[in-house]
Amino acid sequence: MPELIRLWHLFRPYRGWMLGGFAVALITLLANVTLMAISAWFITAMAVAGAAGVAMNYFTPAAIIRGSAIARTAGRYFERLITHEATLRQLAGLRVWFYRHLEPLAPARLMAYHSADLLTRIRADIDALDNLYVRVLVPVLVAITAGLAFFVFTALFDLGLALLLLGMLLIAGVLLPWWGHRLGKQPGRRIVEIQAELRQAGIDGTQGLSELLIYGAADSHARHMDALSRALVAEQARMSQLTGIAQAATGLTANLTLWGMLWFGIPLVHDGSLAPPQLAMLALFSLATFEAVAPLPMAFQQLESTLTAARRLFAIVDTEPAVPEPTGPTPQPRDHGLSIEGLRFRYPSPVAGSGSGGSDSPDPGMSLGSSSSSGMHSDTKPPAILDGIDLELPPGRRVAIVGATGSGKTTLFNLLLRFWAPEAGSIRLGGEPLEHFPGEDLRRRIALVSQHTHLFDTSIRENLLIAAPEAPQGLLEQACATAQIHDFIAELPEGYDTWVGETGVRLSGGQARRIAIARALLRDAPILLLDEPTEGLDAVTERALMDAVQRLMTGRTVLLITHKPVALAQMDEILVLDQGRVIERGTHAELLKAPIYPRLLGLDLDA
Ligand SMILES: Nc1ncnc2c1ncn2[C@@H]1O[C@H](COP(=O)(O)OP(=O)(O)OP(=O)(O)O)[C@@H](O)[C@H]1O
Repeated sequence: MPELIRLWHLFRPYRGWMLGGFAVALITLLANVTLMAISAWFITAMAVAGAAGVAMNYFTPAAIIRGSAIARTAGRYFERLITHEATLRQLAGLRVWFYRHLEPLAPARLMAYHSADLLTRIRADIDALDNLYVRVLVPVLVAITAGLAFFVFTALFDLGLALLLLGMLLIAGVLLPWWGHRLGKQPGRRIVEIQAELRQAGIDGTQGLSELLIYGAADSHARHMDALSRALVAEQARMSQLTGIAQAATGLTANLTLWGMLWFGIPLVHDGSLAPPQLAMLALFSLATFEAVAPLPMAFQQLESTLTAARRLFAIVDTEPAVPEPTGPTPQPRDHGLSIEGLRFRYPSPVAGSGSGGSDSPDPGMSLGSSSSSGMHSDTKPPAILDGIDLELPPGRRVAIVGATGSGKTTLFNLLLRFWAPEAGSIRLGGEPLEHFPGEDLRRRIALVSQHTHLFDTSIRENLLIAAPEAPQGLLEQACATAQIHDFIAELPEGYDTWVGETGVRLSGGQARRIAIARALLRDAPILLLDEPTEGLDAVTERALMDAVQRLMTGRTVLLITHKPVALAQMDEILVLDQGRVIERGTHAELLKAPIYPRLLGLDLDA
């Protein structure tokens, strides 16, 4: 179980709390067993002393009983407190650890995963690891330590009885958990997987509800969810059956031990090697000791669920980022010009089964992790999306990219943002290779306005502040005024505090796009990437937005993807892309005489 060793290392910062939880759990158990044993001894000793008419000291046992009772009660409280504290700290640490590993994988490596699957890993899989410490680690350590103490204590009276107790504790603490783990392995793994699939289907169904209704597919989706729910219930029923059998078997073993103690202990009382109160004490003591092993069958039965959750997390954490972070010092570019030479790139071929909800196998993360830097997965090479692109973009120059859908325009932006690494060729920023820049440093120098602006489910102000967290209100308003959205915001009853809704649903496409432009202005980056910023807007909005875009472009190095002649006429150079190659280049006026460019702009229709 290498996962357990890795988790143990991850839990290193919390070992103090974990040790504290173990110590208190052990003290609580020992207090409880002492209480039972001394009570049994005391009652019997009092009865024997009363029958014989002799006096006995009852102060000491009474004090031990009271002390044990108080220790047991207080112990239970502190055990909960400390073990929960340890667990919550572990989970909080794991979340940060997981998120740190997730970040460099976005967006290239995470494409293989469904967003619901990622959410499940971040939430449910990390939560499932709370089992490990509270339900597995503490009970196992307590059972081993206490079991040895119980054996030694019983052996002080009789070795045979001690061996009997040890044997029965081993049955309940080792044999039954092993059996539970074996039989619980498959349902445990399936439960985690089906739960993930169910969440994925639920999110897909909710997000695509309109489509399901329009195309009459709601029933079949409901049947799919129903089948998954039934499968989950069936696996959970198997687990519950196992739990019931294991609990009954533990109870039976404990009671058989009590009987065994009496069976073998009575002859010892007869031959005088054991006093009657000692037999009563050992009998009840042996029964109480099973509290140490009672949680183990259930813990091991659920161990597979916990390990499956851990494996799913490690699968992502072990994935190599598509573009490794440089280890050398951060380069200082001489300016913010871009130079692209012989750029070639292709996306990795899809992995069979990738993106399927809960399954680990085949695991998209693992497969991607073992891929080469170009991200290849199979022997058949997918077609090159960019093939031999050359482009000089000195500081302040504006270049437009034009091309049919799927010609590779957005892909070029993805390479400039270092989301993917080129297969061949180079990109330089201010004379320095792009791969020498740490991702964060590079992205500070580039602002992007894409077709699909993501707005977070928060206020307009917060959405703007992600570009410049320290920006004062005046600067926000100035950026919004330049982006021609300030007047609209000012007229809203809550102004900049207006909630934009999930993915900005309360704003129109044009308003969202203008907020994206204001964000880019606030970012104040010297390089600007614009991916069809006016796409899908009506003519009036488009004109207003183009004005905002013009202001944004002033003084910056710009790459603009667009098919709007008005915008193209103002660019220094235009590249026409076709299947990843530059097939025409020049100014708008020059290209109007070229064969492809006018067709792409729809300008040849009248001819
Ligand atoms: N993540 C990806 N994995 C695999 N293939 C991809 C991926 N993203 C894009 N592609 C493919 O790469 C090609 C170029 O896509 P790209 O988005 O760069 O085109 P585009 O020119 O920007 O198109 P559009 O104008 O429609 O946005 C397309 O054939 C697309 O299917």
